[in-house]
Amino acid sequence: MIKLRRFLKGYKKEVIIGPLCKLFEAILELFVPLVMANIIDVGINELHDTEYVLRMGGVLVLLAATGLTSALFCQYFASKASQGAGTEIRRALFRHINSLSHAELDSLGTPSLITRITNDTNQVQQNIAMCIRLLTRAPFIIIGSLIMAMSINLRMSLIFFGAALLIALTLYIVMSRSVPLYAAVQKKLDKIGLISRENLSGNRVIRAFSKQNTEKARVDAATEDLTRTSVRVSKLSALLSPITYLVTDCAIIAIVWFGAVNVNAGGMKTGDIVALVSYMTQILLAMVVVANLVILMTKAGASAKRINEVFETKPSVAEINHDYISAKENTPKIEFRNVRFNYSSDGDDELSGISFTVKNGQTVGIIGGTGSGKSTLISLIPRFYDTSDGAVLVDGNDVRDYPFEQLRKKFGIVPQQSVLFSGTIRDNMKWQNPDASDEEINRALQIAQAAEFVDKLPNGLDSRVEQGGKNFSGGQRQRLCIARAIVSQPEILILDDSFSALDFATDAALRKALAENAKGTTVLIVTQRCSTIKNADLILVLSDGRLAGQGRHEELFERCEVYRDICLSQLSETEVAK
Ligand SMILES: Nc1ncnc2c1ncn2[C@@H]1O[C@H](COP(=O)(O)OP(=O)(O)OP(=O)(O)O)[C@@H](O)[C@H]1O
Repeated sequence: MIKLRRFLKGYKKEVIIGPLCKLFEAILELFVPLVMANIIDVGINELHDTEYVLRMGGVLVLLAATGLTSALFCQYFASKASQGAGTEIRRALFRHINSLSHAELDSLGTPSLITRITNDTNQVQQNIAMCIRLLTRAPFIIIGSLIMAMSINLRMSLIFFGAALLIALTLYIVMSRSVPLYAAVQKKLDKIGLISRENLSGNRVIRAFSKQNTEKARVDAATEDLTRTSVRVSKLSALLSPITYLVTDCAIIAIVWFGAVNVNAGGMKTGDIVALVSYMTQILLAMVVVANLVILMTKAGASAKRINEVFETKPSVAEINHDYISAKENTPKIEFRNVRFNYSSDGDDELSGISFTVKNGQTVGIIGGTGSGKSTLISLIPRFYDTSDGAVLVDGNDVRDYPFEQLRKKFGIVPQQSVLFSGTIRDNMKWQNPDASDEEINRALQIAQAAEFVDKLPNGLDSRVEQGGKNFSGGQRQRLCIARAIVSQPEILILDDSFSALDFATDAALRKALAENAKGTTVLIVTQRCSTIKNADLILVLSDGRLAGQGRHEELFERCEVYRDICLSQLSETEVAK
């Protein structure tokens, strides 16, 4: 929690004044038993004076009203500081997560990140509010009640110390056992988040494979696991109340018993007993508050640790240079120099010994079996990952020397999975260039062969896109994603298996339109289809993370066995030669 205190910087006033208001309320509360004792001893027993009793009653009402006003102020400051800090933590987390590279996002995991932004931040936020309201008040009430009890009768106050010690011991034993379980509960919540996410997003696949029962069993197992741990924690916490009440009740009996003996002996007044019982009750309530506060702080501590884990995760792909650099003349558009890459340093290389150059405006086809490293290779060009060895150059400069914005602006990327965002088609088309005109958008839609179905929609560019684009077919989504990438006329267009959901005629029409309309653009097409890249200026053939061959179709068909096998598995000899 301490590490997150920076988010309270803007709320110093609230953090100081809030607890002070609560302290003021606590001081007033400590006077209540004294006034009550006075009513009994002076107003009733000594003076038999109704007016005195009413006056003192008025003092009680005044104390209560002032205390309530003070508590309301504290509540206001606590809410302001906690909501404000929570909002800033969420914003900072979101900013930081966006600065992380794909490697860190992969290892932290989306469901866990969502739980950290939502549930964990809420926990911390709630803890801030409760600490402002109760962290100073509860100990103050406990210590204040003990002092007040001592001031009434020093010997009787020993009962208070004994009871307070016993309750503190109970708290310690219960907490030391339940605290580790809270961290486990958070982890199990993460797991449920992961399963729920998979189930909701993969809902259609689950139904198609009739896997509802298996998935239900998986959800049941995860929720039962969470329930078991939560019940264990609750059982431990539930012990707190009966034990503390038992100790307090015993202490109250002792106070009444010894108090009565003292009153009979003339050493104490009846009102003192009432005041002592009242202080004992205040101690009990404050102890229960401390117990709840410790539970809350434990949970918040576990949540804060998970939030800090995200903040402490440094992006492995960091921006080294923030100044724009200019393109070097007479250099290839893209160059790979003996590139080696692996996702984790202790695993096998996903790519090794990759060297090739691509000239400006060329169309490059990247082909190979599944898992051969095609997507990995292209993800190194916009620097989604850094190479483990060797260098990737764009316009003659190492990609690591570019500011992120300058580098990424060069690209139009169509990822393997077509991702659209909720909004209108126009909103989605303006992702890279918010100033894109309708004319530019329509041109991109035409090249991507998407204009035919967009024009038929009643609202055209203003048609709604549901979350993930699920109101469009797979092929339509792909074409919209391609259009989005070409609206801003990027220098380099990367199409990662982006024609997979298109029929052969649309695939061919799209490539023809691209060749005619995007002449200066360097196009990289990752595909499994030989026909898609047959006419490319350069074809890279990948096999097990290595370059099995590079060149044009005819020469590769002659020389490269892997390429020939791929082509012949898809096309006849005549089609290959066409
Ligand atoms: N984020 C990741 N973390 C760890 N390993 C990964 C990751 N992405 C891919 N890999 C591994 O890297 C290898 C190459 O994967 P890649 O996605 O580049 O292949 P591909 O040729 O594009 O396959 P496909 O044609 O099936 O999309 C595979 O063995 C895969 O398991």
